[in-house]
Amino acid sequence: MTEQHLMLHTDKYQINMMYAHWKHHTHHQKAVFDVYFRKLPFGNGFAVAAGLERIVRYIENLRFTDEEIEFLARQEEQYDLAFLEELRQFRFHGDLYAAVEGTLVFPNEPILRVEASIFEAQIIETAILNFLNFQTLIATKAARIKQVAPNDILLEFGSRRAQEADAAIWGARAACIVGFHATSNLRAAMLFGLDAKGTHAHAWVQIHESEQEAFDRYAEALPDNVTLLVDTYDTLRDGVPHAIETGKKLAAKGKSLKAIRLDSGDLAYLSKKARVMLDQAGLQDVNIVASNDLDENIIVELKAQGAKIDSWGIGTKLITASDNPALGGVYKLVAKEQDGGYEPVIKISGNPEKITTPGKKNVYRIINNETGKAEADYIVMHDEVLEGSKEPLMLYDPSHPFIRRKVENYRVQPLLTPIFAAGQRVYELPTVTEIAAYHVSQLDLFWPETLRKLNPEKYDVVLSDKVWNMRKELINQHAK
Ligand SMILES: Nc1ncnc2c1ncn2[C@@H]1O[C@H](COP(=O)(O)OP(=O)(O)OP(=O)(O)O)[C@@H](O)[C@H]1O
Ligand SMILES: O=P(O)(O)OC[C@H]1O[C@H](OP(=O)(O)OP(=O)(O)O)[C@H](O)[C@@H]1O
Ligand SMILES: O=C(O)c1cccnc1
Repeated sequence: MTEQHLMLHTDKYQINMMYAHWKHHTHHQKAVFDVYFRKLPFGNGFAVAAGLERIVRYIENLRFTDEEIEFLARQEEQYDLAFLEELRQFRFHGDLYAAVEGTLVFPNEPILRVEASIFEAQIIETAILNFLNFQTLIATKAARIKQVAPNDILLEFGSRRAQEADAAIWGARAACIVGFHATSNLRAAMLFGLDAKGTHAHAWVQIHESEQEAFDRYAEALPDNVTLLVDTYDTLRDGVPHAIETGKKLAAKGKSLKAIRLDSGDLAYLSKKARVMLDQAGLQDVNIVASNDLDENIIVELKAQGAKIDSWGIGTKLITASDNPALGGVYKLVAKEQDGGYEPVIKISGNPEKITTPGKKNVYRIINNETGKAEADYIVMHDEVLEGSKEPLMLYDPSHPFIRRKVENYRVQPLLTPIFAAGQRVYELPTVTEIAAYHVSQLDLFWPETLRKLNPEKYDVVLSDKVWNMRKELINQHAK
């Protein structure tokens, strides 16, 4: 159901603008839009690009159905029938470039660029922002969690608390592209090739006469995958001893208890006590899983307290990004077709942060060959080609030209990859495992100072002189 009618997954004003363009015969005019965000979420030093797979699938299937056309025909705008016929022929014929999933991205740089007829470029704005904002947000939150528990098993448990079903599955995928090991959501696992994992709920214990009976019966049914939830009654007095008893019974059959799960109370205290009890019973290999409103801050805190936790089940705070529940990615017109070429356009604002950066642009990640680390992201006009350049590069913010850095021995990586060319997909979608490996290689490009979760160093996104001058010129023109 949710995959149905995505063609209408757009704000009505897009169709109204398309209609007005069509009426004035300007709908074939080409346009360039940039997607970027202005502020990093969670006080993090970077964001992780995500959402591209969904965008690709969406664009490939953009067609109006008869039902959708009939629905539009009933709108109060009374669209002309010939316009609705034009919509019937709708296909995306444009170019789309994007930072691929798993890439580290920063404020005020294009992370996706659409070049298409205004008719085509306008209608896809809403869906592109919807997919990209949510998935980038969750991947970034998950990356923060991964950072504080890099060697532990991370399980995504958010489905029941997610903002509806799409958020549950795409959020689970976003977590896995930055290194979560598994999700509890079987649908996400099937759709995206993720590992699915699960323990059992309190209901399993409550429905039995005793906790011991519940544990034993669970172990009989699933002897190769037993994780027992030990907090239904009293964790240390009942739960852990009962789990140990079941563990010994399993051992007698040549099987082993895999883990216990703590889901309430003081997780540091309980895990330390439980660890001693398990070890003393000879169950040193039994892991301890924790859950209960966890996030990166509580995990850091628990680790500082010496918690003996091997694996973390993380739901609500990850899937809802509860401490920063939206990423403000925007889709802004930066150039329009004029006399056979592109004319840069600007949006002026009283808030300098909201003034757009005009022109069809590219972004290069500048990597210092001596350190192997990224120095800055460098935004250029699309005809400024840096590949193979040996020219020293001056990186500076033209509004503070006295703070400048010269890079001489560098290589460049284009941030934006071609995804669609003239409506044809030219990009092979990687698997989640491949994205996760790529994400690790991306992290390696940055200094720990940029990556740390608290008060990270700001990574520079710098405009070339040409882009800067173009922006200044257009601001001046509009100031007159
Ligand atoms: N040692 C600890 N240090 C810091 N935070 C902790 C520690 N142990 C647990 N927490 C976190 O504190 C919160 C626990 O809150 P609360 O006490 O309301 O839950 P609970 O233990 O589940 O309570 P209840 O038993 O009533 O359900 C959770 O977010 C949990 O992850
Ligand atoms: O705390 P979160 O990070 O959101 O992780 C998911 C939570 O969902 C479950 O609780 P719930 O009370 O829904 O069901 P249960 O009876 O299985 O504990 C689980 O026990 C976790 O506590
Ligand atoms: O498998 C689990 O333990 C689980 C799954 C979803 C939510 N909470 C726990």
